[in-house]
Amino acid sequence: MADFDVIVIGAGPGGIAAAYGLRAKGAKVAIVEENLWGGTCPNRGCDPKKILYSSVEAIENARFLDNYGLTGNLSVDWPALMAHKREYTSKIPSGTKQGLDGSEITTLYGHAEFESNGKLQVAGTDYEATDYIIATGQRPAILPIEGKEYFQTSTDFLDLDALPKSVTFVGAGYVAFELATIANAAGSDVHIIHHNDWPLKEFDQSLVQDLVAQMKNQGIKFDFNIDLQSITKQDNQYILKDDRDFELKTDAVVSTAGRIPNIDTLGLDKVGVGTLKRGIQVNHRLRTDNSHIYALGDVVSRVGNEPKLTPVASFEGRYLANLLTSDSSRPIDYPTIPSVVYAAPKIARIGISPTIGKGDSDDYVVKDLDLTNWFTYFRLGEHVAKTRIVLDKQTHTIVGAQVLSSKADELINYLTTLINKHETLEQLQAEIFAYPTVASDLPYLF
Ligand SMILES: Cc1cc2nc3c(=O)[nH]c(=O)nc-3n(C[C@H](O)[C@H](O)[C@H](O)COP(=O)(O)OP(=O)(O)OC[C@H]3O[C@@H](n4cnc5c(N)ncnc54)[C@H](O)[C@@H]3O)c2cc1C
Ligand SMILES: NC(=O)c1ccc[n+]([C@@H]2O[C@H](COP(=O)([O-])OP(=O)(O)OC[C@H]3O[C@@H](n4cnc5c(N)ncnc54)[C@H](O)[C@@H]3O)[C@@H](O)[C@H]2O)c1
Repeated sequence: MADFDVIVIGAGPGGIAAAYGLRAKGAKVAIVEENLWGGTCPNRGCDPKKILYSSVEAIENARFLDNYGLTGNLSVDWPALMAHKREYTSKIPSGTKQGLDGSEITTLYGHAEFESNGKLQVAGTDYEATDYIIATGQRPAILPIEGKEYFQTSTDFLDLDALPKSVTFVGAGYVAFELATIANAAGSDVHIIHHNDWPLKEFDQSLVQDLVAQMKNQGIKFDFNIDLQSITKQDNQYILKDDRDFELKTDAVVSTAGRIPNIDTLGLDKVGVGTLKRGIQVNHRLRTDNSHIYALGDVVSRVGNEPKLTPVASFEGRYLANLLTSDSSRPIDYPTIPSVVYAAPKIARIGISPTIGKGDSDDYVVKDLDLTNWFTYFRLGEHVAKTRIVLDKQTHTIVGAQVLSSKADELINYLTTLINKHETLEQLQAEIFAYPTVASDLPYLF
């Protein structure tokens, strides 16, 4: 007799969703965590980032109205802001564990590793389950250059006691844009260094250029086409150099060049689980090469390359809970997934990209709109607000969108519903939205 029906390895949003879903169906479940209960998102990712970002939003909104009668200068008291963040994060691990214990999910603390006999060892004890779910997430990649020991990570930045006078982010993806926006609004002198001139590569580059221009106006410096080679320490500062004539002095340097899946110390070779560059190899049912081992969340190399985000990990957790407790063997079927970068302004995307839309003009039409003078944005004094909407020519439904504005997170969620429900303009016009709001703008985007 196995000790459990299912053991879940990793208590982040994905593993937790799976554990609760399995328990609700009556399964005997254990979940293993080696670090903070709750995982990346609430402890060192989405949530602490968005708490620090609250100040950015407030300062931005006030700055927009500078010329329209709002007076006075706002500034960030970093220790007080950090205390606000810690008030939230300090309760996450204990609250998460209490919730699991209270639902009769067995919690095991320690590093989990498979053994050659197929069992799972945690803190020196062997456990056996009918099925296993690997949900171990990712960790920040540290660029392998001379002086790499001086790099800090997003985890360090989100818990800094004091904000450095200057900070440099190396790599220009989601994490760099978001943390740079926070550091800059809080008063630091910020640089972003990138090895090419293609930042935020998943996003429409014409809108990314608008975003970069706005960030430059706010004082953030971009150093593109710089292949960083070394970091040396001089007194309390760091000197960053490439192999040509680039040199920059900074008080802190953060590696924001991507994240790597936590697969190296799980003993996967002992149980025949294969991996790819982006993580654990799975099929359309999230099953690995071993028929009793599944994987979900950030640690997975997804068949369709869906983005590595919290709601995607939770979606997979709920899918696996159902798969393992019912007769259903249907493959996972993802809806179209939005993503947002919380910079100032925000940039968001979903579905078919305008670039593809433009190329394939038989099927799609791309509608570019400058919304800066629309009432929603004019009222706020916003500097730039734009959308690029991709419409299916035949059905005249929205199939893709990219948005740049302070309301991009709200708008992209409305567009997500329209896309996933294949709503037409006529169906949308059958509804009445509160006016004037982001939602009441929707019919004019078609
Ligand atoms: C700075 C930052 C900001 C982000 N912002 C957003 C955002 O705004 N929106 C969004 O949707 N996503 C965001 N993300 C991504 C989001 O955090 C992840 O997609 C999400 O946490 C993935 O969940 P997961 O359950 O797959 O993995 P994780 O949350 O990483 O959880 C995995 C858990 O497994 C544990 N573990 C690993 N190995 C073992 C082992 N061998 N034994 C036991 N336990 C183990 C880890 O300690 C960890 O707790 C952000 C990420 C970062 C870094
Ligand atoms: N708002 C959100 O939803 C959010 C926020 C943060 C993170 N995330 C998730 O976390 C993931 C990781 O984010 P990230 O920003 O760490 O990675 P990323 O993949 O978004 O960006 C990494 C960047 O580093 C660059 N890079 C790679 N090698 C480099 C080198 N040698 N020198 C300089 N630059 C280099 C890449 O070209 C890329 O632009 C995201 O893809 C996303 O899934 C989501």
